[in-house]
Amino acid sequence: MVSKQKWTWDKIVLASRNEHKLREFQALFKRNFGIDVRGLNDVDGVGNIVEDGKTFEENAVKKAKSVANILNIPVVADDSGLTVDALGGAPGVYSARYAGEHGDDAANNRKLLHEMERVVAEERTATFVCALALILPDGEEIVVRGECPGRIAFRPRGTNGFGYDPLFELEGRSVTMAELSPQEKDQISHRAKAMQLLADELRRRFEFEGDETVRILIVSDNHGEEKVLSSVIRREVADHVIHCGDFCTDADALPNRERMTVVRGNCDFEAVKEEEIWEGGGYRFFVTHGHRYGIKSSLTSLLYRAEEVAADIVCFGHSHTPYCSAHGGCLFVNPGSVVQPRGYTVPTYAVLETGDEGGVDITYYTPGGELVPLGGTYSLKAKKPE
Ligand SMILES: O=c1[nH]c(=O)c2ncn([C@@H]3O[C@H](COP(=O)(O)OP(=O)(O)OP(=O)(O)O)[C@@H](O)[C@H]3O)c2[nH]1
Ligand SMILES: [Mg+2]
Repeated sequence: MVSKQKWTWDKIVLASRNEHKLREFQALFKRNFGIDVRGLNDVDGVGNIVEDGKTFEENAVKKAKSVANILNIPVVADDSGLTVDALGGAPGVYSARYAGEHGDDAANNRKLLHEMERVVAEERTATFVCALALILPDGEEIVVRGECPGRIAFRPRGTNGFGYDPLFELEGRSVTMAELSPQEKDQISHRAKAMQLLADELRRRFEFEGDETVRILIVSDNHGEEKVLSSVIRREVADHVIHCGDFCTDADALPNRERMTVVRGNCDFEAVKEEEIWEGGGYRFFVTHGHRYGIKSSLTSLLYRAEEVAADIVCFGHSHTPYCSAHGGCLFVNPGSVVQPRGYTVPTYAVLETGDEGGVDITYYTPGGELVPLGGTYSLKAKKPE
């Protein structure tokens, strides 16, 4: 196990007076870490913060720093907005004051519709962006960014949300952000994505009170690309690493070998076992590359083998295609290839986290650390209690 720093603060401050943002942050931090979030209305001595950065990130850091300078607890700030391709990225960092007066949503929406009057449907693409900056009392900064793609509607629809939500149609769907329930917006919005990345980063760095979560990194098929593998392992700071084979390098030189379960792939000639059982987080993992079970054509043989060895979770690779699904009380996870994707657009790896109530979360990322919309939460009962 890697030793993490203990998280010692029972509350943090959001450097914002925007009540919509405050509510979303309070829900996230309470649910994830049991921490309270206070807004600027609870903090004395913070004047108006001038948002003169050229990027969302610069503004988020500036807002967080102006408050962190006078407090000795972690401070988070959000800078967000809408970028419209046909308008060269406007309103961008000026989203809140696009029509002049700060926070006049109705005037902002009117101006946006006016500017887009002559723009045809195919050219109305836009992105909601949210940058979050968290400053720790020792001065360390964590900055993340979440994006949500869509397009600008011809007229407003829906009454939920705030800001430009009634004019923002989600990519691949015919609804606007304002037609979603608050719960659904919280799952898919730019802010939700940024919040998940921030929560991930905090879990990588800190151990939280009562947090029994075990975090396991699952990778496969790096085919000799040691640097990519090392950078993913370094970033994830997982309790354990499972490598499903085709590393194609000296097995002894694999990074973090002492906390890695690794199996031999069809391209490996190393003295590494073809299959491994690893037990951790209350579950029994069966690890194989998968070529011996013909996984490219069907999972049937692997399903039988999983039953034979009483696995709760099967990790395999070989196809370079991410896959995550439960069959007969057993979860099958293929993290995809971390360098050469097939049947999927980007290279991927997976992180498995054990939850409090007998479930596991599987999250997929690109090697650059961006979230990939695969995986999910699976309720899983361990067949063999530890
Ligand atoms: O329809 C929307 N749905 C969203 O989910 C959303 N998120 C941001 N925005 C727009 O971007 C501005 C933020 O500007 P902003 O980050 O400076 O925030 P703000 O000034 O309201 O508060 P603060 O945090 O700076 O105190 C807001 O006013 C909105 O116009 C959104 N619009
Ligand atoms: Mg602002």
